[in-house]
Amino acid sequence: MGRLRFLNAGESHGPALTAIIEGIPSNLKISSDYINKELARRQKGYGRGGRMKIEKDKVKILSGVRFGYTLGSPITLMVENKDWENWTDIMAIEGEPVDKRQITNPRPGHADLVGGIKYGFEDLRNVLERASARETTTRVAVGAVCKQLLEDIGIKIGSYVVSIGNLSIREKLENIPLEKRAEVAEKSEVRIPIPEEDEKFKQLIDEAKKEGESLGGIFEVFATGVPIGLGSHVQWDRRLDGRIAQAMMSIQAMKAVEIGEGFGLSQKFGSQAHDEIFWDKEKGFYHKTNRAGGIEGGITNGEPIIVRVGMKPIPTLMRKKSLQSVDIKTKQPFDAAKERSDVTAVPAAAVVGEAMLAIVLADAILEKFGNDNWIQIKQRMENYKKYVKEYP
Ligand SMILES: Cc1cc2nc3c(=O)[nH]c(=O)nc-3n(C[C@H](O)[C@H](O)[C@H](O)COP(=O)(O)O)c2cc1C
Ligand SMILES: C=C(O[C@@H]1CC(C(=O)O)=C[C@@H](OP(=O)(O)O)[C@H]1O)C(=O)O
Repeated sequence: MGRLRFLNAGESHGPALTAIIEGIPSNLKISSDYINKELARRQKGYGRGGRMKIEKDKVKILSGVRFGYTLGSPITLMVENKDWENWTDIMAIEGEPVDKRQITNPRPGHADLVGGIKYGFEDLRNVLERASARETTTRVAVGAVCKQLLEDIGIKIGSYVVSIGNLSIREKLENIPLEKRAEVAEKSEVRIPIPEEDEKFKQLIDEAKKEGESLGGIFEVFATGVPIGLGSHVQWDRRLDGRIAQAMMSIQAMKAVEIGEGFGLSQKFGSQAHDEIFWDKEKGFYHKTNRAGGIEGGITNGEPIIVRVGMKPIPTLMRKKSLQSVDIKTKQPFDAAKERSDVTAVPAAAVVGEAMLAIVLADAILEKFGNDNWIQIKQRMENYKKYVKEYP
């Protein structure tokens, strides 16, 4: 919506994934080590399949950065697919197919059938290669650039898993401060912030795997240190809550987004639902509760942004009897295709959610404070902080 844009490209089993980011200002310190740490976080999480043992995602910065600082020019990021060398026949860029196998039995819940009809393919691999969430690798790389921008002005983003399948720790989270939740989650294999629950979650995932089943779940993403005034109430597509919801929904398999207490708010009386306003000489305007999740009228209110995202179960099932499907050529009933697959990817999706929130917030910062030279942008932010303190 604002000034920051990115496009990414690449097939899941093609040679590489790339992204071009336009709109990152000049003079921002960027490190590939930071990006690589984020890429490694996305690869972790209990329940992932064989592919994550093959890949060791590392970024190559190909443009827009010199001696560790951004130039204000487009930044190109590339991550190679290690698996590519096992797919050079099936995924050849040119020539005739050597391996004539085709995928003709679409998986319910994946893009196979609808994509095949829409784009006119007989081989559904032509769809699944790009529908695959392998694509989220470069989103995390772009998000890592945005996180470095945000951290330089004190905005921090984190996430953790709240539930997998019907196993939830939502009620138990309340007394653990946000940052602590993320910190503890980092050490848990399932990325849940309650270590005592780790084994229960792993057991559930193991059972699902044994049955050839898959699982979805819920993760929470948050941002702290966000100034008042990002986003706007004046036009539908400038509302920050709407922009965040779109960013989260754009992640493969996400089916629900809540900001703050979300659906829970709809069941409360008004007196119990809204966050009362207080003022203090030191803090300025503040709230003692954060049911709104940091956004009112499409504008940030200075409290942490809290987003909860619901992911459906992974569509590929490894059960002997998979889901009913129909062969697109013979029209005969068929078991849906079985490919190597994750059992659950909620922990990885949470890291992708962080990247998407970072991208939306970096965009909103540049929209409000300018977008060419990071040094001047930061000065404008300092002046703005003084203004907010002295308001009106
Ligand atoms: C991190 C991540 C990993 C995923 N891994 C798999 C997988 O191994 N197998 C699979 O069938 N779907 C997987 N998915 C989900 C599919 O990509 C997704 O369901 C599909 O693209 C259809 O899109 P939709 O669910 O948004 O309709 C994964 C999603 C994410 C976010
Ligand atoms: C490769 C990644 O996730 C993939 C997402 C995915 C899907 O259908 O979305 C299917 C699987 O791919 P493959 O068939 O190669 O095992 C996952 O491994 C990744 O996250 O890097």
